[in-house]
Amino acid sequence: MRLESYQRIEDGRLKHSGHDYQDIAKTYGTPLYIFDEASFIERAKAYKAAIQSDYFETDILFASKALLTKAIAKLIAALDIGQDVVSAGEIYLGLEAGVDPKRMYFHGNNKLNSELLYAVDEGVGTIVIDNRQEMKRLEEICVKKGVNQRVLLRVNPGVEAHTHEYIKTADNDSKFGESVFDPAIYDIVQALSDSTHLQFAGFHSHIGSQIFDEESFMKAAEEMLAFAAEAQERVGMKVKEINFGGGFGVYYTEGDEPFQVVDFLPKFVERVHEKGIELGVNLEKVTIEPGRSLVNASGSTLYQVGDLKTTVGGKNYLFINGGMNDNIRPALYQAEYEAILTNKADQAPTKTYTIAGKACESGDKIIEAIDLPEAEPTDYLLVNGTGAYNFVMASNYNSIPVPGMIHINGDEIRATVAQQSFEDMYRTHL
Ligand SMILES: Cc1ncc(COP(=O)(O)O)c(C=O)c1O
Ligand SMILES: N[C@@H](CCCC[NH3+])C(=O)O
Repeated sequence: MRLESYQRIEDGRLKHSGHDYQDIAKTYGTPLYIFDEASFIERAKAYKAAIQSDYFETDILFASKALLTKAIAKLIAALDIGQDVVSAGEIYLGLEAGVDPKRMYFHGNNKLNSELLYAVDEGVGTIVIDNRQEMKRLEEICVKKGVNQRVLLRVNPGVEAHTHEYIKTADNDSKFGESVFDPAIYDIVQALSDSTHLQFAGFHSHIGSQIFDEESFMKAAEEMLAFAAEAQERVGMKVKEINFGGGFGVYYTEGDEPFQVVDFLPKFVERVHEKGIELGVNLEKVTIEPGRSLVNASGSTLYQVGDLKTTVGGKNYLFINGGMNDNIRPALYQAEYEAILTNKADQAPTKTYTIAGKACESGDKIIEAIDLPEAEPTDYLLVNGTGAYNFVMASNYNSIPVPGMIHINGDEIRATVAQQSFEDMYRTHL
């Protein structure tokens, strides 16, 4: 397994900032989500600095769908970055943790009326309108309340990005946004521009997730600017902001070669500026909303090894005390991960294992094939790269509680999410 900067092997055991994973397991139990706060803070600050520009105001909006706990939301507030939210629940937790609602961007298709009302009432700064019906629903709400709401329109630039079918978001048949190729698109823009209660500031696009080529982002930005120029021309409005979405790819396994976001952002900002000048689009604000790339490498999941079994077909199963409940991504997207036996960290691999969970589902596997040293029950297995879309996608299938989470910041460890109890799981049952 490729180690992160905060991981070292000492005396044959893997440690996180000097903390032995075995001691962590004994204190906090397993399965356990572990989040390296120090590397997250460093990355968020580096992103913020890298997108700074003299040409326009910029903001990093953390796509909190990737990882949201009260502790994470408090960090967002402290780091002075914005929050991309996609439900009333995400708004609620952000507010609870002290995130400034003005720094929130509310996304999503089919936002419920109750959610739009909640967002307007709580002063969410920008609502990203997903489609024409939502525009009408939001306008009615704002008229009724007599408020003026800042909005962007999500459009689909139709840029093909190479990623898994299920996490693509910008092709012509996408459920998200309105297509720039729709003949009615400028009527929608006109209606927004004419609206008395929607303060139309510009556009949003997001081309997909786990994207490795810088050029897709550059191309999408150019398409968006060209569309903005056309909209300005046809509708006679000024496009003040474009939010270019998230989607930067990260390392999971060998062969994944992500680009350095901090090196990319200054080039991106420059390209947006130059193309903007060429097309006559003088943006006042440029925003991006990375999720995965900000948190994934800071997260890992610690399990204990249970039974081991070799099938008659010759497959060596290593069962862990978690699985698809805490990490649905392999089952859902054929996602791949790396792992290590933390207490045998310097031993050479001798066997190929299939890491499987304990749920009643044959697809409940975390890793299809991995070479490890001879494993024994009670060993500890650590899976890296689980910071994004693991905890937030956890389920109670088979009435298995969602694991707890700890944050590590150098010498300091603190529990930030308690493991769910059976009472928590069934608290709402009448
Ligand atoms: C609108 C929007 N913004 C931001 C993100 C975050 O994407 P990622 O976690 O890949 O950076 C997503 C998820 O794909 C999204 O749909
Ligand atoms: N949940 C997905 C990404 C969805 C991106 C949000 N639009 C994943 O785990 O990769």
